Amino acid sequence: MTRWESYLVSATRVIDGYDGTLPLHHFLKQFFKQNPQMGGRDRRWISQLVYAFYRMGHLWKGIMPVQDRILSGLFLCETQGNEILAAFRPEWNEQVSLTLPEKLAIVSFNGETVTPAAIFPFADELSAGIDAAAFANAYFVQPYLFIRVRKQQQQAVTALLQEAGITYEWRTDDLLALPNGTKIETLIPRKDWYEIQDASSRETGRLFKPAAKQQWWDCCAASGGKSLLLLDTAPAVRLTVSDVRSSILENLANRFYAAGVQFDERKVLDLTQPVPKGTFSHSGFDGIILDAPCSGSGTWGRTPENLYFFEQRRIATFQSLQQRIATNVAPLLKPGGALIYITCSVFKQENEEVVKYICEQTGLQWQEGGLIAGYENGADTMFAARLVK
Ligand SMILES: C[S@@+](CC[C@H](N)C(=O)[O-])C[C@H]1O[C@@H](n2cnc3c(N)ncnc32)[C@H](O)[C@@H]1O
Repeated sequence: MTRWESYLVSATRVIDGYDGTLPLHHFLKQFFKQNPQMGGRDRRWISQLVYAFYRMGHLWKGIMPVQDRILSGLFLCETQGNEILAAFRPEWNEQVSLTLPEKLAIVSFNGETVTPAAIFPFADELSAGIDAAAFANAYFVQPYLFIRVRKQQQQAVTALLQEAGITYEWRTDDLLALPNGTKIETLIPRKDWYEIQDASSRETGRLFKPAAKQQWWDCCAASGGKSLLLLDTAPAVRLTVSDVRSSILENLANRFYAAGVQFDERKVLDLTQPVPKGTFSHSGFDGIILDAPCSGSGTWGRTPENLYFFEQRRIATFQSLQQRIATNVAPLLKPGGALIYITCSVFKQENEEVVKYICEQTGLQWQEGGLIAGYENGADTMFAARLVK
């Protein structure tokens, strides 16, 4: 068997054994641990082939043979020729640098050509403003790695990237787009110089508009991406953080320590339940960030396995969770305060429909914000709305 044949066989073994329960990168890690004879190059190739398969989304899912699907995905995702295509689809290898629409017209199966609805079959569920075809086709383009660089360190970071010969693009004065897979931790050893943060996630911060000394609450804080963004914009804000998972708040504490910033209060709270009186040391908040648990469908360009395994009925479960959390936190807003409702979902049921529900149930008003169409520029797609009391 040639090296290239054995890569295809290994990728097929991974795909056959994977049921979507674990994140794909964890599953691959386990697979490589069980196959220590595979070196770095083998691992890179096999991972690339497996991801190419999942980037096809629901296209001919379950009917196209796995190896054909891998090769079709590889042809659509790559822009330069490579040994695998040269070995198994030499005619495609010649055409690999065509535009994506040109390549989509070439790939076919059983006489059918590619349609966006076959890749992403949930188009009817999309939030207003999403171009379903452009969104589906974006699955074949790997999103960038974005880092938000702290103000005083922008020159130093640029110098390190130039020295290492990494291509980079400043998208705003503090946001850098880098090729996916850039080993940023090794390139920039100082953890307090930057945060890994997607461009759309950075964009949500424009709705915060905090004032010094205000009391804010990041109520689904996870490891603190939005909290750090808030404190970098307004260091004098008094911040409470909470999450249902205490372990993730440990990660947040470590991240805050590395960044040299502090929160006021930390709580483990299940916000599907009303917040008990006396939970906080003060009476209410000027701002609440609700970065809600969601389908994550706006980030599936990074984790295409989630698109492959997604079942539409799960959207309603997320919606009801979001509604419960929002109606439990809204009463803790001070008059004039703002609730920033955020998801990384592309589904209207989790986005505008939840915002309408919050407004109806709590009397808050949708002041500004909405869809952040990251798929247009190599970023995640998110939704962020500022609601005021
Ligand atoms: C989208 S993540 C938040 C990401 C975070 N804000 C950031 O920027 O890194 C949603 C968080 O909601 C938390 N969560 C889920 N169910 C919850 C509940 N019932 N009450 C409180 N938090 C919950 C999850 O543990 C998860 O950390």
